[in-house]
Amino acid sequence: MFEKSSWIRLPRNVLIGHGVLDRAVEAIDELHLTGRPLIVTSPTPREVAGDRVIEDFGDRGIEPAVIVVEEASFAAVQEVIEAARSEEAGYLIGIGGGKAIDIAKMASDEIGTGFVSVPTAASHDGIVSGRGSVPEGDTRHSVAADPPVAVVADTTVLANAPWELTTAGCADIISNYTAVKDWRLANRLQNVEYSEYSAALSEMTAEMLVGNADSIKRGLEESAWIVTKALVSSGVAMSIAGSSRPASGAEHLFSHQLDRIAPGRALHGHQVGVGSIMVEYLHSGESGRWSAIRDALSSIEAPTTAAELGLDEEEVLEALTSAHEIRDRYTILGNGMNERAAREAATVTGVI
Ligand SMILES: NC(=O)c1ccc[n+]([C@@H]2O[C@H](COP(=O)([O-])OP(=O)(O)OC[C@H]3O[C@@H](n4cnc5c(N)ncnc54)[C@H](O)[C@@H]3O)[C@@H](O)[C@H]2O)c1
Ligand SMILES: O=P(O)(O)OC[C@@H](O)CO
Ligand SMILES: [Zn+2]
Repeated sequence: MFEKSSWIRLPRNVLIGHGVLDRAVEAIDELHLTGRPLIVTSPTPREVAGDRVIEDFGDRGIEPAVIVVEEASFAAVQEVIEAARSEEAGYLIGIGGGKAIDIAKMASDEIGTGFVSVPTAASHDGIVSGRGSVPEGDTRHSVAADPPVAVVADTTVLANAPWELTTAGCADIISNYTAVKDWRLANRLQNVEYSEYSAALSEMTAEMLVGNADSIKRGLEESAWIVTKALVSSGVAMSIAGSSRPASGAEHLFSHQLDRIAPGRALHGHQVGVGSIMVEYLHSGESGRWSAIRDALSSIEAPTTAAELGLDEEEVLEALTSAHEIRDRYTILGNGMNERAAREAATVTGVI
């Protein structure tokens, strides 16, 4: 008997391009959301985009509530939930990098309101996904949440963000190669639920980004366009899968461990990129495609070594050997790597 079913949640309005921030309020208005908006942002994103959105609401006679957050934590999510309740917010707008957007996403999910994503950095694929990612103690929660009802990604703002944030977004997409390999492996070995459509979309997104690498250059607004479209596509792959599996495998486990071992040292996307070089080596061996991943990262000026991430050898080895413990996600790491194997993988690939 056929008993399968799936529920794919996607954003309704996705605006990407030059100057679209000026149309943010129009895009929100179209959704017929009710009540007062609560803007969740952090200091710089407020300056580069938040104040303009607040002003545009003001021109329509609406005064949004605003909360400025500094870190991604469950405490920050709770603070936003309380602000939303006390301000009687009808919906939330996350304006910023991954942290502000994750907090807005998770708070709105908890209180059952819609949420609009206004990324100010094309730094990773959480800008459009239905997942929130927050560390807690020794573990990392990738929490299911509703995806944004709308995404407004202004390439003028994104192109003016520090270049590293854009290369981090590229690296997050390039890591889809190894994430999909891990997903297929987990499906074969552990019957993990798998979607060929989602996997194909995720891989194609990485292919297209690498194929356009020549147009991804500092100072070019087109770069922000290419990367943001890829981030949206990767987010859609996660929505189809109903999990972050198409975009998060062992390279993400490595990065999540680094967030604990060396917090704030490097950007999420840069860490997963370097992780992806080593994870590809584990999948395909010394003559495998790890060097193609490394070259793709180099070509867009993303880090490929521990030193470029600001890490020492020991930190990389600790993250590699403990990555399998951070979350219940089967990958090529299996029950874990010993230190000798970790050192070999990191050395052969030139990461250390
Ligand atoms: N939900 C998901 O699926 C998902 C995916 C990947 C990462 N994440 C989470 O996102 C966070 C990482 O996101 P991030 O790399 O964007 O870091 P971030 O949100 O900390 O932003 C990095 C810095 O860039 C600044 N910034 C943002 N836009 C700017 C601009 N236009 N000009 C100048 N500065 C700007 C921010 O203020 C911040 O200081 C982590 O908490 C990670 O766990 C979530
Ligand atoms: O579920 P996680 O591992 O947080 O991954 C989400 C996102 O970073 C994938 O690119
Ligand atoms: Zn990621």
